Amino acid sequence: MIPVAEARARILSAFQALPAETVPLPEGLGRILAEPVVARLTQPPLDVSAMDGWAVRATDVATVPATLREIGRVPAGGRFEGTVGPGQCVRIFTGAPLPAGADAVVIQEDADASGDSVTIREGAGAGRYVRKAGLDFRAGDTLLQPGRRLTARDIGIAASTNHPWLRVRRRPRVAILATGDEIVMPGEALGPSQIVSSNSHALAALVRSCGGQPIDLGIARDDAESLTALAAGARGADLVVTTGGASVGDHDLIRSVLGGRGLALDFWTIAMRPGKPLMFGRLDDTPMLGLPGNPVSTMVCGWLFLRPAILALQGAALPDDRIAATLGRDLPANDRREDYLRARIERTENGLVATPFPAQDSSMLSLLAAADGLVIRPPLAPAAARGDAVEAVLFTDGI
Ligand SMILES: Nc1nc2c(c(=O)[nH]1)N[C@H]1C(S)=C(S)[C@@H](COP(=O)(O)OP(=O)(O)OC[C@H]3O[C@@H](n4cnc5c(N)ncnc54)[C@H](O)[C@@H]3O)O[C@H]1N2
Ligand code: MOO
Repeated sequence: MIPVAEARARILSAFQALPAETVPLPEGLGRILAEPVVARLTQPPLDVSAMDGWAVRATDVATVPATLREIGRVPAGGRFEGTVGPGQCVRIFTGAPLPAGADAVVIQEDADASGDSVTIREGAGAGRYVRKAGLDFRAGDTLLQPGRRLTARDIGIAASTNHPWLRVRRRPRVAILATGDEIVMPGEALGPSQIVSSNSHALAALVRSCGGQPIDLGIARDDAESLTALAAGARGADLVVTTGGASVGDHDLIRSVLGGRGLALDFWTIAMRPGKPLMFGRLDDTPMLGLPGNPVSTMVCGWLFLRPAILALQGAALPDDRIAATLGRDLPANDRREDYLRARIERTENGLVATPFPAQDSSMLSLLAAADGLVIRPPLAPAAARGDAVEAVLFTDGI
C-alpha cells in the first residue's frame, strides 16, 4: 500500500496537456484556455462620457451657476466634429465620445436647459465623468492566461476585444468500463441479486464536469472473454477508467485478466479508506485508472485521482479544495489508512464546522450525496475530540 500523496503524484506525472483546438467563442464556456487572450483593441477606444448630460470645459463651470450655449449633440456611437469653445457645451449621452475642447461632463440632473441655453447648477472638475481611452484595457494587453477554466465573465471580456473564437485544450476522451455479473444499466430488467451501475453514470458525470468527454464502454461480465473484448474499446482514449474487480476476490479480474493482455501496473493498493484497491498503470498505450467498485470508493477516488488527471490533460492547475475546519464530533484513533470521512460542513460564527456522519460504509451513496465534503484523518491519527482542528476536502461543482 503506497501513501495517498505518492499515488496522486505518480498519477499526475503520467499526464501532459493535450493539443489545442479552436472553438467558437460561446462554446468556450467551461473549457481550459490553451493560449493567452490578447486584446485586439483598446477599450474604450476614445475618451467617452460616463453619464448623460453636457460635455463642458471645466473652467467654464468653475463658478456656478453658469449659462452655456449648446452647440450640438452626440449620442453613443456618434461623433461631434466641432470643438467646444469658451462658454459652449455639447449635449452628450453615456458612452458617447467626448468632443474636442471639452474635458468634463455635467450630469443632466445638475443643469436646466431652455432652447440652446443650458444653466449649470453644479460645477465639474476636469476629467469628471470622463472615461479615458484605454481605461479598461489597451490593444496588446494580455487579458486571460492559459490554463484558466473559462467562465461567463471570461467569455464577456474575450468578446469585448473582438475574439470570435478561442484556443482551448481538446476535451480528454475518458473511457469508462464497469465490471461485474451483478451490474446492469439503468432501465434494464433487474434480477433478484442485481444492482444498477450507478458508477458508470456518476463517473461519466464527473468526467464531464471536469471538462472531459466520457465514453461508455459498457459492463464487462466476470469472465476473461467479456472483459478483454470490452477493454479493447479503450484504444484511442486518453485515459481508461475501470470500476470494480480491483480487489482480491475470485471474481476480481482486472489484474488477473488484463495483466496478461497489455496491462502494465505502476501501482496497486493505496493506504486509503475508501479506495484501498486503487490501481494505476497503462493498458497498452492508454493510461488506466482502476477504481474500486464500491460506489463511494469509486467517487471519492474519482474526485481525488481521476479529476486531477483530467485537469492535467487540459493543462489546468488543480483547484485548491482543502479547507481548515473544526470537528463537530469526537472521532476514534485511525489505523494506517488515510481516512476520508463523509461529513456535513457548516459555516458557523466560529468558522467552518465539519461533522462526519456516524456511518461510513463505502457502499452508502446516500451519505455521499448528503455530504458537503470529506474530513481527512491522517494515517495513525490519535483520537480527536469535538472542536479539534481538522483538514477537509470541500466538494465544489461536479461531485
Ligand atoms: N478479502 C478482501 N476483500 C475485500 C478487500 C480486501 O482487501 N480483502 N477490499 C475491500 C475493499 S476496501 C473494496 S473498496 C472492495 C473493492 O472491490 P472491487 O473493486 O473488486 O469491487 P467489486 O467487488 O467488483 O464491487 C464492490 C461492490 O461495489 C458494487 N459495484 C461494483 N460496480 C458497481 C457499479 N458499476 N455500480 C454500482 N455498484 C457497483 C458491487 O456490487 C459490490 O457490492 O473490495 C473489498 N473486499
Ligand atoms: O477501500 Mo474500500 O473502498 O474501503 O471500501
